[in-house]
Amino acid sequence: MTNLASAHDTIRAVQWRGDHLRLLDQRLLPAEEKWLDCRDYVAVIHAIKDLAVRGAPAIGIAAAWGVVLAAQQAASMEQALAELRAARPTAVNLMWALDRMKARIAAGADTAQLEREAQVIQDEDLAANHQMGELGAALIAPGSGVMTHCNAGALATSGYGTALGVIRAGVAAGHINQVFAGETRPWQQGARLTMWELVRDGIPAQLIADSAASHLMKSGAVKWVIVGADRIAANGDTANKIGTYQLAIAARHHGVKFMVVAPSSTVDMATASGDDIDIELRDAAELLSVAGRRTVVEGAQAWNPVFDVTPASLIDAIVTERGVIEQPTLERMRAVFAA
Ligand SMILES: CSC[C@H]1O[C@H](OP(=O)(O)O)[C@H](O)[C@@H]1O
Repeated sequence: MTNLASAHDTIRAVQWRGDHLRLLDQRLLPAEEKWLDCRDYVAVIHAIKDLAVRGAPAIGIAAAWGVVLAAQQAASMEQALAELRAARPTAVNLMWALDRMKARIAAGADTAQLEREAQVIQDEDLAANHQMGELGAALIAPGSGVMTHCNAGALATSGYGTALGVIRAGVAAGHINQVFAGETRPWQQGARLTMWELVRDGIPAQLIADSAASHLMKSGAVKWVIVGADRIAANGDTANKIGTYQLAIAARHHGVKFMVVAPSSTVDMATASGDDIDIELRDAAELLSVAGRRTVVEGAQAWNPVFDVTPASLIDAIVTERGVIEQPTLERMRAVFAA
């Protein structure tokens, strides 16, 4: 267990090794810390599709390294870019990272230059997380309790985290004295991943059932709900893990503030509103079983959207590395992210 002083030395779940990409397999945490070595871009696609690597920024970073692997393999770059882009539909960081790599290829970049670009993308994300941590923590009154949903931590990024970056910075600054993490069914990113990160950092945290969130807010124990994002539309509507929308509704009802923390690579000014965001539907089997054990009668059906959209009107602050957008609107988003 690390102490708080070293909390910034968080896990690096995406590691470039010169001729392969090393990924901490998030399907196995917390039971097993097992690494996956991707030696070609197709392996990276499978890792993204199967959630071995997940989290909007981490997906973009892994895809950028997938492009480098494609170049090293002398694969068709057009085909590699297209197949990587199709790995998952909602997190715009995937498309943003691939567009950056595509632009370098169009400019004639060789493999070494593509490798440098992927490293810049990864390094920029880590710097952004630390900047957002400070900006978000400053919004939180000392001695506050907060809750978070899913995993927007070091595992979902280059390290440190977005929502968990604010929580790490807030705890270190004495602004946050209690963290509640929602389990986040069905894939349990909160129970399996966020709790693993917070316990490793020695941060006081309690797991709650997703269904306990409104009851917790009613108790007055939390002042902020702090979440990550997968795609923020031009008007501030935000796609994030399924269950985020109902947390925002409950937060507004109980006078709890709602914070979205995401780097500018998650902002999509080309998408007008949340109505236009493609919400990923995953295999019903993920809902019909827990830890690989079926929990629902054979023959039962399930509907498994894994993201939802929180309207900007329910968001009190969007924290990015470029600054904080309070009470987000199209005009306020444009002031920071010129269309
Ligand atoms: C810091 S972005 C994390 C974001 O990604 C998660 O989705 P998934 O685990 O399916 O990749 C979730 O929406 C988190 O908020």
